[in-house]
Amino acid sequence: MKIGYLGPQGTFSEEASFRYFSDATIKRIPFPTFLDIFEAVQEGEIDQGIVPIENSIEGTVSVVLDGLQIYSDVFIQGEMILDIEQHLLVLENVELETLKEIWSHPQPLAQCRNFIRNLNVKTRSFDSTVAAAHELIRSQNKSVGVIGTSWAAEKLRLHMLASNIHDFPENHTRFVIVRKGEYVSEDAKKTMLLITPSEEHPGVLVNILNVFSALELNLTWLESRPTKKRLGEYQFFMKIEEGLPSERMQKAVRILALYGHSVRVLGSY
Ligand SMILES: O=C(O)C(=O)C[C@]1(C(=O)O)C=C[C@@H](O)C=C1
Repeated sequence: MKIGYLGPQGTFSEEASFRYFSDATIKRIPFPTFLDIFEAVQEGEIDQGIVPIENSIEGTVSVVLDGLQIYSDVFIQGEMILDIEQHLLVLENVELETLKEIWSHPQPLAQCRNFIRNLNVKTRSFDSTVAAAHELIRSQNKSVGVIGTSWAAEKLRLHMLASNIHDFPENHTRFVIVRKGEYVSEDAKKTMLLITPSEEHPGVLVNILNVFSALELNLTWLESRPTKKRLGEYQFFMKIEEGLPSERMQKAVRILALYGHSVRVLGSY
């Protein structure tokens, strides 16, 4: 089985793939961006992909929601939570005072925003933490620090100038496992939905939320993304702590459809 992850080797995404897929026959394939993973899943080039969807400090990884919006044959078949530790990596003999720039993926840059602000340096975004580390090694730039994993420090022989630099002690990222084709597990405990309201009118979100509340369905995640058609028009991503096969969930989906809302089941696992 082929699994796609955000490469190159040594990213948090690769670590998540090792935690979730323990089978030794799994072939892990690195991709440069999250949307490349979605595309490869949709094209059938890989069987599954693992992508981060939200972080406890920085919140939603919006490009992953866009992937779910755009690639309509791609569904969620599971999730896992990874503890995240961010470290400051530099070349040999570099001091904190000499740093002028910090490089990383946008998510780690945001998870360490206060730390970076105190350094009074510029930031530069890369496709992944490890892509930033490779560029540091290539450029041999002693005024640059990279935020990344302890794997990168060890394997790429970078010096760890500061450890656990994320702004809040609790730092966890939720990853979802995506595949081609609808996925509803019989003993599912969670459901992810993408709801497009029938039309914009006052109270439309309350109308949707009331359906879940009336059926005592526990909503644990709600995120809105623009439809990208008109300013102020949104779609809602929701996570419900109940499997789709349950009577209550079936009822909720039926009622939402009766109200004219479009409901796409992104997966139930
Ligand atoms: O750059 C990496 O190492 C990644 O795997 C990406 C990523 C992310 O996009 O959120 C994954 C988990 C962490 O939250 C930080 C970075």
